[in-house]
Amino acid sequence: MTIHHDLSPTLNLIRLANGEGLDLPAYESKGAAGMDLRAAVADGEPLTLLPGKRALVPTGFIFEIPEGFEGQVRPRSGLAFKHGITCLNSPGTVDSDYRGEVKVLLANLGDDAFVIERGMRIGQMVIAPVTQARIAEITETSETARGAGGFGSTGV
Ligand SMILES: O=c1ccn([C@H]2C[C@H](O)[C@@H](COP(=O)(O)OP(=O)(O)OP(=O)(O)O)O2)c(=O)[nH]1
Ligand SMILES: [Mg+2]
Repeated sequence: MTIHHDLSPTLNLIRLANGEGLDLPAYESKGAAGMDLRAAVADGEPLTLLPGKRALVPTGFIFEIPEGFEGQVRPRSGLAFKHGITCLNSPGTVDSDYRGEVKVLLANLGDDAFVIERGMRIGQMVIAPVTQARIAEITETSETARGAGGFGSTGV
């Protein structure tokens, strides 16, 4: 169902005890940019997210993101549109050297309580290339036409 090519990195996953029986994170359509992440809350113990509240929701997996890449944890637009559920820190950053469980920081910006059941697809992760820049402190910048103009300087 997915598009793999020679340059597709391999993503190694470790299933944790709370991830037993959960579907693997998966791309839900052929060209999906993100793999959906499922809630690893306990069976029969759904998590209720009240309006205005946030919760760190476990996914049940450790992701070994390949070096040179990051995982971007993003909201699902359907949950955002229908229920006001978003990722508070969007896009969340999963570093390639992180070896803990990936979690999704959900926030309820809607008007109603939202119930998160085990296995519910609560967010998505995009694997994207990253560059670490060399840092060099300098005393003068090069000149540009824009200069320090920003925040609407070219008009709205
Ligand atoms: O949505 C997220 C964001 C982060 N993380 C994990 C993976 C990431 O590598 C680590 C640290 O994230 P970040 O750098 O954004 O948080 P921090 O507040 O800077 O924490 P730290 O001091 O641990 O870097 O937390 C997640 O599981 N989900
Ligand atoms: Mg950090």
